[in-house]
Amino acid sequence: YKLLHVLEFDANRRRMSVILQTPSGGKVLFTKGAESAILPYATGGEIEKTRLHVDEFALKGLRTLVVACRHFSPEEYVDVDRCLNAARTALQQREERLQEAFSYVERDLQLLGATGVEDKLQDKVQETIEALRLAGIKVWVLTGDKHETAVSVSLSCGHFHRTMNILELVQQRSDNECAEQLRILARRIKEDHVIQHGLVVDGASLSLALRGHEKLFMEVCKNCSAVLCCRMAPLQKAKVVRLLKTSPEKPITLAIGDGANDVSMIQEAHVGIGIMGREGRQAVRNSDYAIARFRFLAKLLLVHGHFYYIRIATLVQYFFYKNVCFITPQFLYQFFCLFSQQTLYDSVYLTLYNICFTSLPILVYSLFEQLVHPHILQNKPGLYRDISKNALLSFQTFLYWTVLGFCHAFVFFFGSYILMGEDTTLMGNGQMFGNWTFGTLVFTVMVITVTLKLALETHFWTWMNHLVTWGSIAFYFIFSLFYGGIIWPFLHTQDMYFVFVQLLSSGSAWFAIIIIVITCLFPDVVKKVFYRHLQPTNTQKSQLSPQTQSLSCVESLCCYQHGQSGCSRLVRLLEQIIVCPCQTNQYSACRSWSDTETYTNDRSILTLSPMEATHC
Ligand SMILES: Nc1ncnc2c1ncn2[C@@H]1O[C@H](COP(=O)(O)OP(=O)(O)OP(=O)(O)O)[C@@H](O)[C@H]1O
Ligand SMILES: [Mg+2]
Repeated sequence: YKLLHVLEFDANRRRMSVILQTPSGGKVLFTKGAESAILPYATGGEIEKTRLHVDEFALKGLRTLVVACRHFSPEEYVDVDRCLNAARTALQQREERLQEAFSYVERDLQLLGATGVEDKLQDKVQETIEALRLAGIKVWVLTGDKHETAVSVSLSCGHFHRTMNILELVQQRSDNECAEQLRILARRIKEDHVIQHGLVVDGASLSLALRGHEKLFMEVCKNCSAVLCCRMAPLQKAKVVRLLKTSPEKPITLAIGDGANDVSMIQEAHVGIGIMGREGRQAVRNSDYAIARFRFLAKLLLVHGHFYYIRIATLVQYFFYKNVCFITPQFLYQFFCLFSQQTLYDSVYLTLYNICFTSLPILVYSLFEQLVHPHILQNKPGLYRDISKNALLSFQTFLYWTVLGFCHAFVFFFGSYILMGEDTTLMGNGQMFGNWTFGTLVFTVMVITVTLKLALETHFWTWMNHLVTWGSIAFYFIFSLFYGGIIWPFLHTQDMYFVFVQLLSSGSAWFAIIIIVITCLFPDVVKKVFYRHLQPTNTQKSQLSPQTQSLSCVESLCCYQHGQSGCSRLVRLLEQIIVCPCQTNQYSACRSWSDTETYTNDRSILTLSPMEATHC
């Protein structure tokens, strides 16, 4: 057989064809595709019988394809060949002309039969969907599959339950019919509000529903705990995502898929995830995150999502807090000095505050913090609800951090002023405390307070956190002693000369530092203890659970399997690189050897001969 033409598959046409030349010289077209894309064009063959078989296959959850052919006479083939070549070489509107040519060729088909192929679900799909549901995430399944296949797969993957009342909006032909059906469904939901409902919509009915009855459709969907959209074209999938995105509740949408037909919805959703699979790499290439198996979605959201949300939320708000603490005393100072140009802090301190003195603790926090052990997070998906709906970046929490910043700044400024006020500014030797000393005192309590505030927020302490928290405070003291203790030849003016040493040599300054820091942080500690005991969140309750096996900081950053550390991962990676001749095909060759010993790697247990094992 000689291949003459390929009429490529596309998800809108839902079929593909080839034109072949038989050994006897005849020209034949073979077409395979969805039954809805072939049966309407079939003029011969066992059409009704095949339709029944296809439905039967679909009810069993098999993916069905219908196969048909068409024999061309020599004149017909010349016409078809010319038509296809003209469309392929068209300089304008090639896509449309190709579609026209394909429809012209793929007609008057002789039905040959149908196939049913089991498309096995991946591991732990059911558990993952259940976990997402417990986490408060609403799951919609959008598929190109046939209605019956999609329902059967939904039942087997736990998207639909046997106890669910399945509502259908399928095979609607007109606008009115569709609106009427939607109204009936809405009424049924109202009457039966105790049971859970699942909704099945097909692509054609969805188009009708979205044309004029969007609100009614969304109303029905909102009251269903699971929605399944079948026979969807790629653009329709994206449309559904956009519909949800722009609904009044403005939910955050996540689309996950593995095929080229999922690309448009992956791009439309707020978060797009591609699964690396047999269906090519288009989905992965167009996604924000790529994972190898569907089940990793649970870990991605419930564990890494939880970790990074808390880290980022605190990072952002802590930055506001510490800069409010920093700027407010300066304003107060200028206000009380009747808007003089004099600054409260030295320019070097101004520069180094955000760069050196208070930067590392929050950096380490935003890399390593975890409120709950990852295994608990994965086993209790409900904990995700504590951070859902952007709970930690709400206006109230933002207000809390900002007001806290102002309060602390007032305590720094007025506390220093009261404790080091006019009378006490005289030292034992008759020296006066000047403006720079006052500024340095405010700056010192500020650095200590904002660092300790973050320490109070930190739940997961690694040696890195200890190093940067206590190290930052120590670094500030050491730097200030050197900066003010030496006359630096390259500096034109040195306002801070001996200021810090003088400050620290005064007992009352030490007293002021301790009192002000405690005054700032004590109410915060009391509030935390109070809330923790009276109104603990689910996350706080699970922090008390017995599983408190500590993790190293490298593990907290990326991996956390029991008994596995960053080093063991690196060693495994190196092993994989060095032992590259031992690839899978060699392993499988080894499997048949009789005298064997076991070799365990990440994915499988393989048996190898002693010689092969030594070689590996
Ligand atoms: N390579 C192909 N050749 C012919 N027909 C196909 C081919 N791939 C899919 N089809 C038919 O087109 C239909 C729609 O395919 P599409 O890729 O949009 O979705 P799907 O793969 O069935 O489901 P999902 O959206 O879940 O990936 C399929 O149900 C199948 O009947
Ligand atoms: Mg597919």
